[in-house]
Amino acid sequence: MEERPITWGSDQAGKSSACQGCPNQNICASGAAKAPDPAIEEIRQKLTSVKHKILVLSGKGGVGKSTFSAHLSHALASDDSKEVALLDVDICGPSIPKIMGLEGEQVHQSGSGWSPVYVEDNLAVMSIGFLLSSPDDAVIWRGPKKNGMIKQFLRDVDWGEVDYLIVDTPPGTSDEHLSIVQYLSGAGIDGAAIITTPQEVSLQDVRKEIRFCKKVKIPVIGVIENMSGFVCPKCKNTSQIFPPTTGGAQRMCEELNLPLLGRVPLDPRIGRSCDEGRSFLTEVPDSPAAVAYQNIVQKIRDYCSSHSTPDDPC
Ligand SMILES: Nc1ncnc2c1ncn2[C@@H]1O[C@H](COP(=O)(O)OP(=O)(O)OP(=O)(O)O)[C@@H](O)[C@H]1O
Ligand code: SF4
Repeated sequence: MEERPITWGSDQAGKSSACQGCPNQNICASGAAKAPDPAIEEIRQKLTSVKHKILVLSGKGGVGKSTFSAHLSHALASDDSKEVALLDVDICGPSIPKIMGLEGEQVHQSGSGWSPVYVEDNLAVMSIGFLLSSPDDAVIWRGPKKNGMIKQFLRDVDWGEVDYLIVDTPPGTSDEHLSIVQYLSGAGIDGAAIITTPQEVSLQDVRKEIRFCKKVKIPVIGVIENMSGFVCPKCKNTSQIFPPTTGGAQRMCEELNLPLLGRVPLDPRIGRSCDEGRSFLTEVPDSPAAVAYQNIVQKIRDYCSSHSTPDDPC
């Protein structure tokens, strides 16, 4: 079959036969071949017990997206009255099991589906990392297989009643993003939190991510500038590690009329806590980075409580 690039929103009328089997058919802006996958309805029903669904996105890899997803989950779950679920759909590079201190854990099957792994009574986690025999195993899958795994995660995991489902995604706008948007199109996504570093190379990719959100009609909750300066633990002075682009995320948010949710400074203790599978928020709660995380999480809570989940974006 002739290969052609996927073009969002372009006029590609008459190509419906080429669309057969494409995981993006129901979100594709071309309007061709919109045969909905029955799993979308199953997922919608399954997730009626989940109040808020938040995607964590980044344009670039390594900017701190999984670290943010983990700390967002920890912070939300620090309220015992809230049930929180964290889903890692970074199929090829799952780092959530390590960051959450769950390496070596396994998923179990029960009558009502796959049981997630619990960090605490009110914080459940699911990741492909739990299905690998070793954390060093490589997952080398093409799009349809990743798509199938994401479908299973959404349809077969027994989350129970959940206030917040946080979805940690891989960097960029790849198969995993298209699948998650497709399968959650019935259940509704509250919005996306987008992580960047202050560097222009990261901001450039974030602009693409924001365009992706617009195309697939996911509201952007706001942008988080991570690794934003370094606060010296001794003198408390802030050094800009990426000085040429200081304020870059702020400017980008002003241009695009999006909220800058906050700036999280570099703090080497974050890496240490993550490597040891512990929450930095409880390890060093008074640090500038922990305070920044908490302020950002509060804005996300406020967003969710004032936000009603949209209907099917298509
Ligand atoms: N504010 C910060 N200060 C210091 N280190 C940080 C900070 N945020 C994240 N890190 C560290 O940066 C590294 C990359 O973070 P993380 O794995 O969360 O990035 P990511 O965007 O999810 O990457 P990937 O693209 O691989 O999914 C990790 O070692 C993490 O501990
Ligand atoms: S369904 Fe949409 S995304 Fe998929 S091939 Fe057709 S036009 Fe492209």
